[in-house]
Amino acid sequence: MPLIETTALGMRYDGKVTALADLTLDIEAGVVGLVGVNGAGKTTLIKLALGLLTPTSGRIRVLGLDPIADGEQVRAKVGYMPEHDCLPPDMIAAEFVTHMARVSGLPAAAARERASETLRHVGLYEERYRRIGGYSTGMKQRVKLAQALVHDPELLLLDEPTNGLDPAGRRAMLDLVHRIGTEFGISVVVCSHLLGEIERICTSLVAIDAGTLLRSATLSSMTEHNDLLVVEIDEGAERLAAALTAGGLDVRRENRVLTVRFGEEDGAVYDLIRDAVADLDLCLHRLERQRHQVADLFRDRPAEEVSHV
Ligand SMILES: Nc1ncnc2c1ncn2[C@@H]1O[C@H](COP(=O)(O)OP(=O)(O)OP(=O)(O)O)[C@@H](O)[C@H]1O
Repeated sequence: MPLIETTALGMRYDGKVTALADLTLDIEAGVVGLVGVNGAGKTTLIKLALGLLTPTSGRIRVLGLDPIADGEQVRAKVGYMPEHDCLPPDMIAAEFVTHMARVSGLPAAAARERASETLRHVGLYEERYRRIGGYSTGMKQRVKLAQALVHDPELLLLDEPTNGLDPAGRRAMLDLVHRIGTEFGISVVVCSHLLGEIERICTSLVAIDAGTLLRSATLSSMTEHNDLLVVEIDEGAERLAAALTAGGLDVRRENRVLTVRFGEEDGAVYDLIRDAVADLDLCLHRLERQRHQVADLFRDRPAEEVSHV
């Protein structure tokens, strides 16, 4: 069952601002990056998934549930870490996270236990009896994460969890998110406007732009080899290109770099290139299969109507 499934989902604020338009996608289990520039519609999608907003058109299902009609079940199964600061400064962290566990339906003793455990997971165990108002930004982000995790959800929705953090804090937060996804087996949808930052922790990425789907795919499919060989030589690229073309290969040249198309089982192409380089007495710098770059695939891509992650 997809984590989140939308069909022709649309959201207009005040009948004027279109935040999402005709969005159809399936987000499957894993650590999923929801990427898009500021204003792309990420937060709106998360709020629709939580039942905090009602779609103006289309439909959305979360873990197979309708977030509006089945709101209570959705809240029991989903944890949410909002983007902006929303913590009570005068409460101590342990009390706050315990309170959030109670709100999610845990009995008092279990809520206290779970709160301590969760604060330990996010690295705040030693500091758990301090007032939240005295915490650093990184610690506040961890409290927000702890309250989202405390009721042991199936799905965690994190809205820009690295907001306001310095580079070391961002890395630490992303490592924590990755651990939650891999060690705890909780699926995570993590929103970010920084593709480069979250791609390393995600199993798949969904990119939205101006409320529409730009692309969605698994990371492995994005970074897999394609069917091009890259050949880089010191000088003589033009002669090498001519020799390889004469040998029947499909060759493109850009300055010192040639790209040669080849089939999956086409080991002979390597031999042809090696022999041509030797015959022409050239100096070979690089011979390797080309890999897709994730960022390239999100650049200038036509929208896909339906995509399965
Ligand atoms: N309550 C609201 N009323 C009117 N317009 C809104 C409201 N909330 C969001 N919008 C608009 O909807 C569009 C999508 O906003 P949204 O917050 O979902 O984007 P986002 O990708 O999460 O960006 P950010 O990371 O900056 O929050 C934007 O044009 C935004 O200005």
